[in-house]
Amino acid sequence: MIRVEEAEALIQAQARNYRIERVPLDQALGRVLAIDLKADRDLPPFNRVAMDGIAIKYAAFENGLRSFSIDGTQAAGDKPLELPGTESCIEIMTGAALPASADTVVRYEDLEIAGGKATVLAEEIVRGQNLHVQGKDKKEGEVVAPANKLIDAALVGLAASVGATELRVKTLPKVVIISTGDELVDIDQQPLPYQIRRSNSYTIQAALQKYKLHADLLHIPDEVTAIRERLTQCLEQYDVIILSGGISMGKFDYIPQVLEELLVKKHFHKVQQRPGKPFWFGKHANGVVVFALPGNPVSTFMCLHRYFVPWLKACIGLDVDSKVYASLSRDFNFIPSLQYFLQVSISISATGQLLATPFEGNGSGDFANLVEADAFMELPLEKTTFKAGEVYRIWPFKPLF
Ligand SMILES: Nc1nc2c(c(=O)[nH]1)N[C@H]1C(S)=C(S)[C@@H](COP(=O)(O)OP(=O)(O)OC[C@H]3O[C@@H](n4cnc5c(N)ncnc54)[C@H](O)[C@@H]3O)O[C@H]1N2
Ligand code: MOO
Ligand SMILES: [Mg+2]
Repeated sequence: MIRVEEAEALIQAQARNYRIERVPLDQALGRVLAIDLKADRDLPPFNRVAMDGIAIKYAAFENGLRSFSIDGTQAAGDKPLELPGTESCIEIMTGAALPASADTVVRYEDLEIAGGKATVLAEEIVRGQNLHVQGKDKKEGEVVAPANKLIDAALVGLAASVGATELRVKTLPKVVIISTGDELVDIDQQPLPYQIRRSNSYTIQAALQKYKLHADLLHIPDEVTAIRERLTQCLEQYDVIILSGGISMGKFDYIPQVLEELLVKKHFHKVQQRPGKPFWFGKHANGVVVFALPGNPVSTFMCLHRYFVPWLKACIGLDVDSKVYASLSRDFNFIPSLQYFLQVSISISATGQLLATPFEGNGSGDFANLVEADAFMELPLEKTTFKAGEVYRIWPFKPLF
């Protein structure tokens, strides 16, 4: 049995870039940017007027002029209207491009308009006020969003503003989720009294959708021939195979032997952890990686979040170093010498700390408990008593805020 950290290192060593693909902007949300996105123009592209009012030459005000003749009106999107003289002003709207002959905007609230004249009422005005200066945010050609950024709405907006109608994103690996076990029926079936529905596949498929990864589902009965045939096909058609079940000590747990027969090289089998001890991981010479997760639903769920998701993030370059910690809200004991992944519910204390309250459930078959819990807290196998206030790493499986 290997340690959690060793299993993690062996898996992360198999992270690789899959490819880059172009997606239309309206399908890019949730994907990972593959190359830097650059400004096609200065941002803002001109001296953008930030308040509705009048545009003047500051020097006239500085020389004591307070009443300016109004010589035109410029809306946002109009070609700039130059001032005919230093005693002139134009009415100008927010979002308009400031004419070169003006350098200051006085908003309507600080003016009086009468008889074709605008009189400045404000005691003090500042040269260049109420302007968003050209290029202040980003210069043309500057990176506005770096590669490996998760594409969110803000980034979509920025891409739209620089005219990127499509984005180059990291290609996601092609994944198949395989369930095995003759006790399992599909979710639209009415199970016999001694059967269950194969929920793990749907849990895994749903968890991967967060990363815009749409995995296929496949069920294989507990027969060596069927397992061998279907796994052979999957090794040809997919980049990644995620199995759930059939890898422990049972007489019908054929998966490890068939994987090895099909030349999927075992990197490890069994990890010093609970849940998830019988976890198997390997890779075929053709590059296909195989995550054979233990069948107990909480084991599958934990191994998916502790091992598969970090591997996927490493493949697509997504926040690979991000770690989240929380402090235990009460004492907890776990005797066996195994790394324990305690289910916890997370709250935020008045001092802004993440508090983890144990929410154990009835063991790794109790997937109902996962509906209430928010994360797994990783408790080191070196200790058996864990005190309130102690801080440990957590593996959230729900948004925390
Ligand atoms: N003698 C031993 N028995 C077991 C050991 C052991 O070390 N010695 N390990 C236990 C642990 S820990 C786990 S975890 C399970 C894992 O076993 P498998 O990976 O072989 O999983 P299965 O036996 O196929 O199923 C376990 C359990 O999970 C249910 N299951 C399986 N697939 C699904 C699915 N797709 N959806 C919902 N539920 C599923 C299955 O019905 C079983 O109840 O082994 C222990 N045994
Ligand atoms: O590995 Mo287990 O403890 O049933 O999930
Ligand atoms: Mg089994």
